[in-house]
Amino acid sequence: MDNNIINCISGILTYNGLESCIINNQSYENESGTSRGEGCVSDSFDDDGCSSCSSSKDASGSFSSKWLRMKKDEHGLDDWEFGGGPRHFYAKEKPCYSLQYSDVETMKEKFAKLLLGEDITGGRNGLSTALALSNAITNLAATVFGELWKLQPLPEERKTKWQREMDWLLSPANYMVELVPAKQNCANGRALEIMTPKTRADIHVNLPALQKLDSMLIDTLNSMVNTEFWYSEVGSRAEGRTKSAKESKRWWLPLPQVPTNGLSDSGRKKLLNQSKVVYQVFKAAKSINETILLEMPVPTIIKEALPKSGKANLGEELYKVLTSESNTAEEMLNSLNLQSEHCALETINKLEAAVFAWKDRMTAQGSGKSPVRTSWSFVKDPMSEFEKIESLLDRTESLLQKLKSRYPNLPQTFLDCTKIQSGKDVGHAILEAYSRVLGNLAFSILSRIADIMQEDSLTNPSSPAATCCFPGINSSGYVETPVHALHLRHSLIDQMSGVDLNYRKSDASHVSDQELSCSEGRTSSVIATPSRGRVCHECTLGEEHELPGKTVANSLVLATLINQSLSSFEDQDLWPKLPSPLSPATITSAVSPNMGVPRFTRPKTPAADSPSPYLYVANCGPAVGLSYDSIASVFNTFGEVKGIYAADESGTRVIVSYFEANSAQQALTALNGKPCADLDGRSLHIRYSVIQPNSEAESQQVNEHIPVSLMDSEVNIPGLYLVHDFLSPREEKELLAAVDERPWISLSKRRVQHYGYEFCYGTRNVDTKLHLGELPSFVSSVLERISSFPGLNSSTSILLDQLTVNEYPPGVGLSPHIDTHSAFEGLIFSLSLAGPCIMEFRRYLDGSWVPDAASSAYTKVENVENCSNLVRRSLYLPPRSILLLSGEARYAWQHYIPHHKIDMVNQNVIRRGARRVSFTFRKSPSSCLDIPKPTIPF
Ligand SMILES: O=C(O)CCC(=O)C(=O)O
Ligand SMILES: [Fe+2]
Repeated sequence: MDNNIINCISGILTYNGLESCIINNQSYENESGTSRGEGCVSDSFDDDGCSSCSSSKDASGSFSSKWLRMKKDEHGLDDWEFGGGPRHFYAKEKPCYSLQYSDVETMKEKFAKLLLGEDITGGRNGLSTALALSNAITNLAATVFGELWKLQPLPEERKTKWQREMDWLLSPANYMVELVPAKQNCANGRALEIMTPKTRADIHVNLPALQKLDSMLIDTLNSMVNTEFWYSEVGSRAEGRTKSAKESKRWWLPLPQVPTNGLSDSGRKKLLNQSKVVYQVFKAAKSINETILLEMPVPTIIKEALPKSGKANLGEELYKVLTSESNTAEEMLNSLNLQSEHCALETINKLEAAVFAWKDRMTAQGSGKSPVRTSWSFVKDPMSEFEKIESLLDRTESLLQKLKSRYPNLPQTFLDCTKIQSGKDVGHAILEAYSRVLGNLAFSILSRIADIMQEDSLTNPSSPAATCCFPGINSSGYVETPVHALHLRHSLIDQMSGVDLNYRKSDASHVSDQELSCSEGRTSSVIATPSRGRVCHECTLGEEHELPGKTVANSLVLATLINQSLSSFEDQDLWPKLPSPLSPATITSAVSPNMGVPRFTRPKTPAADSPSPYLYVANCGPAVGLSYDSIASVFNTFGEVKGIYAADESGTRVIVSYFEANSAQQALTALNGKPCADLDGRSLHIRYSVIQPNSEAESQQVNEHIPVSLMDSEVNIPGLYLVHDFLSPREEKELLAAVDERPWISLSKRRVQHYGYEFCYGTRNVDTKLHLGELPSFVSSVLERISSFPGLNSSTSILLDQLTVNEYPPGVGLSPHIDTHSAFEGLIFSLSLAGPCIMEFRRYLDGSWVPDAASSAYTKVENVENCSNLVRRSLYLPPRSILLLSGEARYAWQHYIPHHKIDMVNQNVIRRGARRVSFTFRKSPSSCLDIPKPTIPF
C-alpha cells in the first residue's frame, strides 16, 4: 500500500503538472468538466489503484496538490501558508499557444508513454522517470528542429509544438522543492521557525535561464527573413567549383546561395551579429550542461569498472604527452595528431576517466580514507605525490579544455552517457536534456551561418569574411557527418553495456524509441541523446554514409568561425550579468617583484583546509588564457576582492584574497571543481590558502637572477669552502646504501636520520642529555678524511659528534637559517650525495659576522625586496662534494636551498636528481672544546 502511494505520488506529480497546464488555459478550463475527468482516468494511474483526481484533492498530499488548489483559488495566494511555496516560476502563466482537445489527447498519450517508460507492454522494462524525460526532451527537439539545414523561421506549427510540449515536459520542475527553515507568525503572536518549501535551487537558477536561451534561439531563427542568402535544393556549391551536383556526396542538401558579388556589408554584419548572439547562447547552454553533468554521479558499476590509476586510463602515449612538462596545452594537443572527431572523443574519454580516477584518489586522501601511498618512499611522499597528481590534473584539464574548444560539438563522452543513462534525479535529467538540446540547436545555427559565410567567401574571395574571418575554409572542410557522431555514441553505449549487463537487458525497451527516431528520419546534430535507442544506423534509409544525416560544417571550420570571427567582438554580458570588474590597481602579478605583497601557499593537505579570506586557485591564470580582469570579475561576485596574485611562476595558479573569509567561502563553494562559464568554461580547483611563513616565502622568492657560482672562491664569503669530489662514486654508493638500511624519520617534505645527538626541529636544538651513541662506523673514513685536511687538526673530526642525514626529494629545499649557535659550535661540514643542489646564502651588510651566541637561529626578515643592504650569493653543490661553513659563513650568513626542481647554472638547466642526500656533521655543545678555525682552505 505504501509503495502504491509512493508510485502514485510520483505519477501524480507529473500528471498534476499537466493538469495545471490545462487549468492555466482559459479555453481549456471551459470544458474542464469532461476533459479533466478523462485526464484523471488515465489507465495507468487507475491500475495502481490511485487516481490522480483523488490525490489532487488530498489535503495532506504532495506540494503539487496544494499548489493546484492554490491556483484554483484566485484569492488564495495571500492566505496561503507557504508564501514561498512552489510556483510556476518558469511557465508562462498564460501560454502563448492555445490548447485544443486533440492536444490533450496528444498530451495524454505522451505522458502515458513517458510513465510507461517507453515499454508499451507495461512490463517491467520501463525506464526511470529521469531517463524517460530526458529522452522525451531529446526526441521533441529532434522532431521540431530536425537537422536544421536552413536558416529560416520555424514553421508556426512546429514552434507551437515545441513551446507546448516543452511546457509539459518541464512541468515536473514546478513541483520540485527543497525545505528551508523560515519564520512564521503564530496566532499567539510568537514567531516559529518551520521548514517551508522553496523551489529547488538548481531548477530556480537554471530553468529560467534556459528558457531565455531557448527564446533567443527561436528569435534568431525568426529574424532570418528577407535575407540576402537563399537555398537551392541541388548542389550548386559543387557546380563549377568542385564536383558536379550528381557527383557530390551532398547533392541532396539544400545549399546556401548568395548574390554574385557575395553578401553586402550590412548583410554580412547582420549575420555576424546573429552568430555572436547564438554563440553566447551556445556557450551558456554548454556551461549549464557541464555544470549539471558535474552534479550527476557516475554510476557505481562504472566507477568500479574504471581503472583506479590515472595512468592506466590514459594509456602510455597520452600519459607521456601529459608528463612532458615543457609542453603547453596547444602543443600537447598538436602532438596527439588526432585525425578525426572520433579520435578526439576517444582521447577525451581517456582524459576524463583519468581525471575521475585522480580526483577520487585525492578525495580519498583528503578524507583520510586512503593515503596516496601506503608505504613511504622518498620520491613519493604524500605531499609530492599529491602535487604531482594536482599538476597532472591541471595539465589534463587544460588539454581537455583545448580539445573541447577545438571540437565544440562532440557527442557525449562515455562518462556523461553513463551518468544520463543511470541518473535518477528528475531535475538533473530535465536541466541536462534541455541545456543539451539548446546547445546543439545553437551549434546547428552556427554551422548554418558558417555555411553561408563559406559560400560568401567562395563567391567573393575578397569579401572581408573570406579574408579575415574564415581563412582556410573551403568546401573540403566538410568532412564530418552526424552519422559518424551517432556511431561514436553507439560504440560508447556498447562499451557501457560491456560493463553493465543491466543496460543490455534494457535493449528491448528502447526499440520503440529507436523506431520513432528512425521513422521520423532524425539524425540531426540536435539528437545528442545518450540513449542507444537513438542510434539510427540500423535504419532502413540506406547505407550509413548516405543517411540523410548529410553534413555539418566541420568542427574545425566552426572553431575558426567562433575563434577568429567572433573574437573580434567583445563578449556580450548576456549571461550571467556580472558586476563591474575590479580596478587594475587591485590586481597584482606576483611574477613581477611583489613589494610587500603577502605570500600565500596551498595548505599541505586538503584536510588542513580551514576557512580564510585567501583562496588558492589552480587551473586559473594568464598561462591558461584567463586574464586577471576576467578572474577578478568572477570572484568579485562573491564579495569584495582585495587582490589577485600569481601563486607561482606557472601562470596557472592564482591567489584570490578577499577582505572577508565569508566571501572566500562562498566563492569556493560556488566555483570549486565546476566549469566556470565566465572563465572560458575552465574548472577551477580551489582551496583555502595560508600566508606563507616569511622564511619559506623568501627562500622561494630570492632565487631569481642570482648568478650561480661553481667555485667557493667565486662566492666570496669568508669561511666558506667547497671541495669537489671529496668522495669517490663507490664511497658515495656505500654511504647511501648504509643510510638506506637504517630507519628514516619523515618530516613533512623530507626524511632525516640523526646520529650522535638527536636534533629536535621544534626547539631547533639538540638534547645533549640524549646521547644516541657514537657516530656510525660507515662515516669513519669521511671523518678521517676531514681531519687530514691542511689547516685542520685531527681533533676536529673527533669533536664532530653529531650527524644529520637529510634526504630531499626533487623540488624540496630548505628554508633560510643560521644553524643554532648554542647547538652547534665551530664548523659545519655538509656532504652532498646522489643529486646536486643550489645552496644560497644571504646576509645584511650592516650586520657584523662576529658570532653572537645570543642571536636567534632564524633571523626574521620583513620585506626582503625593500631591504637594499641584503647581499645574496649562490653556489652549486655537486654530488660527492663537501661544504665547510666556518667563521663569517657559519655565523653571519643564512644558508638555504631554494625549492626548485630545475636550477639554472650558467645558462645550463640542471635538473635536481631523484633525491639529494646530505650528511651534515656538527659538534654538539656537550663538548666544551672549540674547534680551531681553518687557516687555509683544504
Ligand atoms: O642539506 C644540506 O646540505 C644542509 C643542511 C643544513 O643546512 C642543516 O641541516 O642545517
Ligand atoms: Fe644548516
